[in-house]
Order: sequence, then structure tokens, then C-alpha cells
Amino acid sequence: MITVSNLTKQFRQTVPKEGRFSGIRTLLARDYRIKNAVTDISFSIPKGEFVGYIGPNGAGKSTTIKMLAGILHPTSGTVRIDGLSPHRQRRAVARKLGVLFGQRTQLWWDLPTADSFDILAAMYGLDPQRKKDRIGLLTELLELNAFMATPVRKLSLGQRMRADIAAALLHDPEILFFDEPTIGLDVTAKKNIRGFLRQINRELGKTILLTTHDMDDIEQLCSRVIVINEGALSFDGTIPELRHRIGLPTRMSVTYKSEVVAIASIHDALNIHAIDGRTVLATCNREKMSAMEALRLLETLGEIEDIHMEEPNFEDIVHHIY
Ligand SMILES: Nc1ncnc2c1ncn2[C@@H]1O[C@H](COP(=O)(O)OP(=O)(O)OP(=O)(O)O)[C@@H](O)[C@H]1O
Repeated sequence: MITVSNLTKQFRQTVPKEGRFSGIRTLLARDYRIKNAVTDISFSIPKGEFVGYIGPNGAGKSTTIKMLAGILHPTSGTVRIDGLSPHRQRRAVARKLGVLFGQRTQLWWDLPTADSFDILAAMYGLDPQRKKDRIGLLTELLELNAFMATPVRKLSLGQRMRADIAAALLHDPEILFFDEPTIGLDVTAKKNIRGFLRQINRELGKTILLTTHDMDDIEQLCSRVIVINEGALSFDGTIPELRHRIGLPTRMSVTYKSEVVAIASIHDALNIHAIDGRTVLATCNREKMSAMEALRLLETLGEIEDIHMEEPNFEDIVHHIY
């Protein structure tokens, strides 16, 4: 459904001047440098998949999305959406795509929310019955009823995001690009938005590419994650595969019934980090040793009263790949 082959985007950036009147001199200067925002990335996304597209600030995520949506033209390489070029067949591709940029709204700020849907429906050429059906379905799905008559500028951020998601879905596109749909939301609003995104993928069968800095979004929603770093693709696979690749150890805190005698090491895959009276802090490499084996070895140090195990969290794993 989405095929990206050797995609590259370079920007020409002005080299800033230093010293007196640097602002004006930079404006007048003709010195440029080439910035490789996206370098030779390839991936394909089949219909119905929910893919997280992540990377640190400035990694090239928005630049990629803009090329996928036909807003930017690649320096080299190709993008195909159902076999079509987003840049050359922009209109046909626009019918297949819904795009949301969480930091900006595509709704009309001073108009009631419903009026924005009317304008968008006219732009997409929806006939009156189709428009009624689509707005009815999306109002129910995204719980928009309470604020359809409210001007967009008066909506809470969570309401505005729901209205923007509805706007992206109005023409019933097959593919959705969501760029930071949970940015700035409180925990409850985030949970709600995640619920809607899950429904849009699972119940409406839409293909979703999600960009976010919130790793809970990725962990809770995406079956696959693509990581981009300094413009280059650094990982493409499932979350368990990413955990396996980074292989961070499991942390264990063990409390014994009596004080533990200091010991340097028990096994290569089981590191003892600290012993404090009756408590031992250890890490276990789960690639090399099961939790049961670790427990058996820890039992050789004394009678265990309590044990607390902490799997590496997804944020730490991602931090290692960035
Ligand atoms: N129009 C432009 N002209 C020049 N450089 C640009 C332009 N757009 C983006 N860049 C540069 O390309 C790089 C990638 O930017 P991009 O916005 O794609 O990153 P991002 O991964 O979306 O970052 P963030 O998470 O901060 O939104 C950055 O170094 C950015 O400064």
C-alpha cells in the first residue's frame, strides 16, 4: 500500500554569518550548505498495519511524512501510495490520504466546528447524503456532539484533536498519517485519543503511520516501529524485536531473611550491583538466562523473603537506539 524506495531529501540552508550586522549579512549572503534531512530510506507498509515512525528531534520524521503526502518533492528515490506518486498524482493520492499535524489545526479557528466539516466536505466533493453519513459516523465515534456548535478557538486541546482526527477521516481515506496526535494532552485525553486511534485501525481497517515522542503511544498502539536517526533508518521491526536487539537487562531487587555476605559475582549473565544489609540489587541478561535460573542462583546467597523484578521500560530501550 505504501512503498518508499531509497528516499532522500536534501535542504539548502544558508550559512549564518557572525559578528556585526550578522542578521542582515546572513540574509544577503549567498553561502549555502546542504542538509541531509532524509537519507536513502526504504520501507513498505501493507494495508491495515499500524506503524510507529519515531526518532529524536530533527531526525527527519516530518520531512518523510511531507514527502509521503506529496507536500515535499524528494531529492531522489520514490514514494508510491497504491502505486501512485504523491507528487505527480497529487489529487488522486489526496483522496486516499488523511493527514493530521497535532501542532496545527486544519479547522477554521473562528467558525463553529460543524462549519469546518461543511467546508472540508465541499472541498472533497462529498454529496449531501455521504456527508451526512460520514459526519454522523465520526460524531459518534469521536464523541463530537457536545461541541459541534462551538467555535474551534474555544475547544479544549483534547476536543480540538478529536475534531481534527474527524477532519482527517471525513473523506474516508484508506491511509492516515498522524503526526503527534497526543501532544500536550493530559493523561485522560491521551487515553481517549489512543482508544479512538485503535478503533480507527481495528474497526475501520485504516492503515496508520503514527509519529510521536510519546513512547506509551507506540507501545500501546503499534504492531511495528520504524526508527529514523539523523535522516537514516536505524530499525524496522516489532517492539519485541526492538527489545531483543537492544537487550537491556532485567533489574532485580531481592530482600533476604538475614544479612547477605558480600560476593563479587555468581554468573556472567547475572550482575550483582550492590549489597545493602539484607537487600541485593542485581541485573539479569534475559537473552542468556531465564528469570527462574536467576532466582535459583540468587537463592544460593540466602533465604529469600521478597523479590521485585523490573523489565526495562520501552522509553529506556528507545533511548538506547537514539
Ligand atoms: N524547509 C527546511 N529547510 C531547511 N532545513 C530543514 C527544512 N525542514 C526541515 N529541515 C531540517 O531537516 C532536519 C529534519 O527535520 P524534520 O522536521 O523532518 O525532523 P523531525 O524528525 O520531524 O523533528 P521533530 O521531532 O523535532 O519534529 C532538521 O535538521 C531540520 O532543521
